[in-house]
Amino acid sequence: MDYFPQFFNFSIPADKSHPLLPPEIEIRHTATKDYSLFVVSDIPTGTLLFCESPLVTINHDSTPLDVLIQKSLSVADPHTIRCFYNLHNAHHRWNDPSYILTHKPAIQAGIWLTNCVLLSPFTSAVFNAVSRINHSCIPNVELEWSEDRQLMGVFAKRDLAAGDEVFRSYFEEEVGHRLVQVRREYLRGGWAFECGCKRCVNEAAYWDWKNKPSVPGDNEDVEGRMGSAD
Ligand SMILES: C[S@@+](CC[C@H](N)C(=O)[O-])C[C@H]1O[C@@H](n2cnc3c(N)ncnc32)[C@H](O)[C@@H]1O
Repeated sequence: MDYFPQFFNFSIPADKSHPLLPPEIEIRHTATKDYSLFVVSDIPTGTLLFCESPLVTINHDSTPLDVLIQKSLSVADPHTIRCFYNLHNAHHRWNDPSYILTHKPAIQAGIWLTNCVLLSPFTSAVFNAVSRINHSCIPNVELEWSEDRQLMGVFAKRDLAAGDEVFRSYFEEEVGHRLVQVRREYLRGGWAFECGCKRCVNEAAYWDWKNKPSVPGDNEDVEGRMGSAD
C-alpha cells in the first residue's frame, strides 16, 4: 500500500493528552525542543511510567536503510503512517505535503534517524510516544525492551516530582562520562542537534569561563550555576 498527502494531518499531537499515555504523563510543547513529555504527579524511582509497542520495526541486513523503511511502511495501516509522518525530523525539514511526492525516501530516513531505538544489534524500531522523550545527559528515565512481550517500558531512573520533564539518554553510559564537547559532538553527528540539557549548558559555560582570560569578578555566575541539575 502506498501513501498520499491526504493521509497526513499535520496537527502533531494536541498538547497534554496522547492516546498512549496514562493521565500521569502529559505531552507539551516546549520553547526550544518542540514536544516533550512531563509528569503531572510525583513518581518514585523504578515505577513503570508507560509501555508501548513499536509503530514500525526494521530487521537490518545489507539492504539500504531507505529501502527497508519503505518496505515496512508499505504494509503499515493509514493510522501508523500518519503517526510516523507526525514525528519530529531533525535531518530533513519539510512542511509541505506535496513535498513527500518528490522527497519521500529522505523524509522517511530523516524521521527514522531522529526517532529510532535499537531493540537488538539487528533490529530497530520507531515508537509513537517514546519518540517524544527528549535527551538529557542527566536522564531521569530509562527504556527497557521486553522481547517476550514486544513492549518498550519507560521506567523512572530517579524520583520524579510533579511538573518534571521526562528525559532519557540517547547514548550508552560510557559516553555520558565524557566531557561536554565529546557528548555534544556525538549528538550533533548521530542525532543532528546541539544538546541543550542543563548539564551541557552548565559545563559549556564553565569551559568558556575557564578558557577566557580572567577578569576580576567575572566568574561568580558560572561557579554558582555549576551545581544545578535537570
Ligand atoms: C526523538 S525526538 C524527541 C522529541 C521531539 N522534541 C519532538 O518534538 O518530537 C529528538 C529531537 O528532539 C530534540 N531534542 C531532544 N533532546 C534535546 C536536547 N537535549 N537538546 C536539544 N534538542 C533536543 C532534537 O531536535 C532532536 O532531534
